[in-house]
Amino acid sequence: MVVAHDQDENAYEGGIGGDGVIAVKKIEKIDMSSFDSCRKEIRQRVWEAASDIGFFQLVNHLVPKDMIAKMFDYSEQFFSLPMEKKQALAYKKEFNAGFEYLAQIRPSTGTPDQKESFTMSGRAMTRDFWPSEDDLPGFKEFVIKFMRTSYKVAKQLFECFAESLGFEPDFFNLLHDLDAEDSQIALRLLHYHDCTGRTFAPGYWRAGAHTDWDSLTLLYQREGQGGLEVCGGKAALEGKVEWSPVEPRLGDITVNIGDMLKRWSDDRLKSTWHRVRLPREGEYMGPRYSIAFFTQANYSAVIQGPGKAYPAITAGEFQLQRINNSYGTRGA
Ligand SMILES: O=C(O)CCC(=O)C(=O)O
Ligand SMILES: [Fe+2]
Repeated sequence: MVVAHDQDENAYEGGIGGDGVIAVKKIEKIDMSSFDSCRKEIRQRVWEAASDIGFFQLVNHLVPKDMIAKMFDYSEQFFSLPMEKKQALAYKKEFNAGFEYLAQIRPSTGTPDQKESFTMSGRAMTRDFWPSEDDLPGFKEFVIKFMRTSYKVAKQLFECFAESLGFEPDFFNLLHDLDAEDSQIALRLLHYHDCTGRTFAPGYWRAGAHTDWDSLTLLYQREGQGGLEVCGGKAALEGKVEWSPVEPRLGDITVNIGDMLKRWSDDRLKSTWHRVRLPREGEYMGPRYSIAFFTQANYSAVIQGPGKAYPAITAGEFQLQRINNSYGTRGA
């Protein structure tokens, strides 16, 4: 029997912001091309990677490489818009959507992430929360297509996790529904600024150490724009703060487990700590772009595993708590 506890991810996030030590661990690459015919093997590999380090990478999946490249092009165009046009789409906590600039302060570090980001949420998809067609022709249509294609991959993984945890195969898919009225699934474009000629005081990060508050994150990155490090697996459970770099490659999808799936699995899956460090002298100092597809459960979904390791909470309430903690008073 699982002992009930009310672990608070927000409080937990306070203690892990230091440098730690680097220990290179292998991040598994899982080939998704034969998902239908080799589902059992893939499900097994996904479970092993997810319950060990909590991070893995997908190759030969359903999102074409040229589609990812085009999403990055649009992202660069978005961030090149004048600041007042981006600020007109300022982040709204209640929708987890919009633009923020140096506004996200992780409890682990207390310093603002050195980045700007634009989040488009499933719920805001129907609202007027987009750059204009004149500024970015075709952007909205393409983002929706990109979200739908990413969602197909997320659904395959959710089926794997549902089966491994003894739920019906569509259990998580119904609870993470991109088309639901109260969907909270979100796509976030991230732009970490050019660091050429700049120096930062200790304690500053491109993204401070954190866990994601969703169920699964699908992350797209580009070659040469590294810096993502993860602290997970058995070492972390034993209290060792060891960070492993994640090699970025255009076309691969890096997947990690978030807090919601951790709760639904009664801690059998861990939400993995990760961060993005600033470049060091002698490294590539230019800008870094990444794209994250966050699968939060529907607003009204009640998060609780069969063992009731955590008190029941709606995904809407849970997300709002995590947002308030992550943006402090500076959030829009
Ligand atoms: O940019 C990255 O590589 C990671 C971003 C991230 O962890 C996040 O936005 O939650
Ligand atoms: Fe993250």
